[in-house]
Amino acid sequence: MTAFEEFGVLPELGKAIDEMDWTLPTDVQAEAIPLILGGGDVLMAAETGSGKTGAFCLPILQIVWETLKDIQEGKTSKVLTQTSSEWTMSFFDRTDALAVTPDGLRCQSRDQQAWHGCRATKGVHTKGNYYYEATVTDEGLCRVGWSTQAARLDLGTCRLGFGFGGTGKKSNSKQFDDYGTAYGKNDVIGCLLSLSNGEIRYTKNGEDLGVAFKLDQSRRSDCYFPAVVLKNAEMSFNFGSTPFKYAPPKDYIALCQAPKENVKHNVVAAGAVADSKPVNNAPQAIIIEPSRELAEQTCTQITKFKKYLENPKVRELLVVGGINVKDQISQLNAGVDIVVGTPGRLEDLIQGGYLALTHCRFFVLDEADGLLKAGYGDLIERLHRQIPKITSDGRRLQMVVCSATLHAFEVKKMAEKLMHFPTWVDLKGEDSVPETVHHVVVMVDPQKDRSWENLQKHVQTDGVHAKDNIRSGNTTPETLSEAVKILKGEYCVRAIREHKMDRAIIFCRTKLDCDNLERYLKSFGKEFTCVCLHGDRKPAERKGNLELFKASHVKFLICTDVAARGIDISGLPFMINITLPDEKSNYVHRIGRVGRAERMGLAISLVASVPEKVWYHGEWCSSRGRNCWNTNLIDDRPKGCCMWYNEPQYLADIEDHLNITIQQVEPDMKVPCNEFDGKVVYGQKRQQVGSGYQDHVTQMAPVVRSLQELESQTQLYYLKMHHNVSIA
Ligand SMILES: Nc1ncnc2c1ncn2[C@@H]1O[C@H](COP(=O)(O)OP(=O)(O)OP(=O)(O)O)[C@@H](O)[C@H]1O
Repeated sequence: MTAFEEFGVLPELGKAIDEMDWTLPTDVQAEAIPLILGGGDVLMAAETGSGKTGAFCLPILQIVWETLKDIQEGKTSKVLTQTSSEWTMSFFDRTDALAVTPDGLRCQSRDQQAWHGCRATKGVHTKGNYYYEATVTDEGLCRVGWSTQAARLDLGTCRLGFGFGGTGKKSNSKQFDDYGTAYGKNDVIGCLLSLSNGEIRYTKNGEDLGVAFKLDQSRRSDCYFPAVVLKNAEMSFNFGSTPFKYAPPKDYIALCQAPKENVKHNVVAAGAVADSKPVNNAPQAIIIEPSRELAEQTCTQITKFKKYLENPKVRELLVVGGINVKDQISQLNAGVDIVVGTPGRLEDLIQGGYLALTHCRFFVLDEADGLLKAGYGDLIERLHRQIPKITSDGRRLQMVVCSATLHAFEVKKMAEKLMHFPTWVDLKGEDSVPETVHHVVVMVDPQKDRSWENLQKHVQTDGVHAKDNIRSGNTTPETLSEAVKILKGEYCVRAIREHKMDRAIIFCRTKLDCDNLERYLKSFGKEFTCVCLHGDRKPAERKGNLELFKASHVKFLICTDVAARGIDISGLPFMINITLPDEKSNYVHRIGRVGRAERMGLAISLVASVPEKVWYHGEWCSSRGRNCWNTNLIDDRPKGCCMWYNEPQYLADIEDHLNITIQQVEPDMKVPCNEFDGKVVYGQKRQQVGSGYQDHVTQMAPVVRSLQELESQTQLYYLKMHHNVSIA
């Protein structure tokens, strides 16, 4: 049995993993795989290169395959309708951002701005006096009581809903009146409905607060359901299936004892369950990635994992721009189980009705903070709203969210709103850089290093200073800025030569900078073969260029932040930042292209000591940069497309965010190796540290063996003691 199988992974998947030489799960995989297999929502925050892709692809693939198998074998027994004998809060008759625990006895809403409500699965009518208890289990605002099926879920804001709120107010038809006393965490609210007397009253920790509402004669024949509305709060419910904390008053009975003829089921139950019959264009999993390259990489990972999963076969599909949409539609129509895609194309296909969300059971946001920062928050919410929250076999929709930089406010806000009691798999508790990445900074100071004044050949600069008076000997900000651009080209070449780099990824700030650097490196002939990857290159060229680099046919990949996240190039030893990224989290992602899967990597960032004037084409720029030479500043009138880039400030922000001081090295690019023991070979695993997966297994083997022996002895003793079985 492989180590992965011990975590509950199918042997067929275990076999494929074994072939990939993954001996042990990484830490994040060990934590996240069982959680996802167990049906939970997971927020996965772990360093770059720590194996997050496998951590969500493996369990998803497994559950998707098991579901297909169940359908193939005609097993539909797991269907959950919530119309059985139990009294619970409804999974269906609730607002989106309110979560209900699988047992249906606890509700939670983490939205701080709005109220979210829910009704029970059953209600009572005609006659009788009924009681249930609601306990406040967390700080926040609650209102609890009774409502009819037609009432708004925002309890107490229409004439059919009757609530008692934590601020000591009763409410009906939006009228809030003083009633009882305020209540909060740990208080137990008894909700009483007397259909015989036509009244609703409450108790607080057993104390009767008196009649709250008198029901109109005309409303007495309605069916009343327990109901709650919460704002960033949590309440648990007891309808009488376990002993009450405070016994109901005389003449009242527990709701769960209501006679059958006085009970009605909530009609909002069945409609919201996903259909159980498979539909070709309705996949079970939607995985959203921020870039084409990353989507393709994740899809390839799934293809590799599923190699031995047979009968039925799982069908994955890549849905990204640049691929013929007609082909994608015909593939969707032919049947697909897992879709991996970028937001734009996914939404086009969904809104066009070509891709249905009705059978989706996994909604995955890879690089979630990147997706939110790129403005896809609304799209994510829109899609989430369209996915049924309960699958046809009674499982809850699972959401998995991951990134190396998940500690962002917008991620937490989204998780609170959309996720269901998510578990954080957070190994460090903050954004951090893996120990395998040696990252250093080189200051580019054109006042100290004046070599830029008399270079015969240098990189073509971005033309920001084309109209400025740039002269050697001159120290205007414009001249120094132009000097920085020239020096950065030189320092890049120097770094490559000093470290004998034969494979490196080089990040520039703009597409134009990438093109200029590509031309410059190519001017050295075979010494610096390179390709470019950025948004202005055609999809086929991007794909081809990445493949050339991955296959080591060229030495350097020059790119913008489009390749900052997720791209996995095995054993990549070096990375150069020509300019620090505008977005500080992208520093972590960029340098995380090296030092992956326990291999060592060196990341060198060039940082200008003086301000550099750069292009910044915002939405106000009609051509978004194409042939735009408006060198006015963005704050000028009329507004321009340039800004002064203050790199020392960006560096300070990054250091502050990561809570570290990044080591500085001299412009000769020599990196002291004492800290890294001098034995490091970038691109290789660190030697003699005993943490290699292979070594680890060898080291652990004897301990595991003796644990196994102890375990079987314990079991034998147990059998002997309790069942009188003799031990041989
Ligand atoms: N259990 C394992 N054993 C050995 N190698 C592994 C294991 N899990 C993942 N890897 C390898 O580690 C590398 C990084 O994995 P992956 O791309 O999933 O990282 P990540 O955490 O998603 O990184 P990023 O945050 O940069 O996207 C890949 O090359 C992958 O094949």
